[in-house]
Amino acid sequence: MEIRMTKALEFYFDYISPYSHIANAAVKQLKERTGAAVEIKPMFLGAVMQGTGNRPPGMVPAKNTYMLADLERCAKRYGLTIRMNPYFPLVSTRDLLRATIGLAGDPDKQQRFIDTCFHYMWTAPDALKPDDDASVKAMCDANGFDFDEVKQLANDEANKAALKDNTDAAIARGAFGSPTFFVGEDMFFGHDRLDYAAEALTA
Ligand SMILES: N[C@@H](CCC(=O)N[C@@H](CS)C(=O)NCC(=O)O)C(=O)O
Repeated sequence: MEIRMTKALEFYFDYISPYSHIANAAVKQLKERTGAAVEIKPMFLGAVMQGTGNRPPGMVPAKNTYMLADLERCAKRYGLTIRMNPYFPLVSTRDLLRATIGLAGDPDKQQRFIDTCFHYMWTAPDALKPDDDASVKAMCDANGFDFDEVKQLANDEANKAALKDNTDAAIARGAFGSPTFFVGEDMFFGHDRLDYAAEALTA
């Protein structure tokens, strides 16, 4: 059923975050179910962590153990499987995030690129190394994306500035991790808070 919504859901994420992979699937379901307007906001989680004095949950051993089991459980609900990325966390996702911003003019292609990046980061057997040209090219070639275009979008100064703006805005608005949603200035952290964000869309 289509529900009338005047507000948009802002979806801040980084490919480095496996919970954001699950959130991407959950947001797509929400969009299909309700017709919600979603604003895609790639942000660089490393800078968010640094800017807020936070640290990734995976760095706390007890949280890391819990997270591995929790991710598997949550992914199942969306028909996803999750495996750890062998290059995590010593990689930069900045180029892919900048390229994602550069694809905003073609929302279907942008969404396909987002799905593909998350899939290769956290699900596909041939794990993506997001800052390695050969690895990104292999992903692009296998999924109908033009690697040269992706590279050009990643190097584009406007896309670099937009990623920094998204990241700075996320920090300024109170974000400390990924995924983060905003409905107006109400913030929701985690894919498991999407229901609350959806409620705020109709309030
Ligand atoms: N419960 C949240 C957990 C999300 C989460 O832990 N995200 C990580 C990155 S994968 C993060 O940014 N954590 C920051 C924090 O826990 O303070 C969910 O289900 O989505």
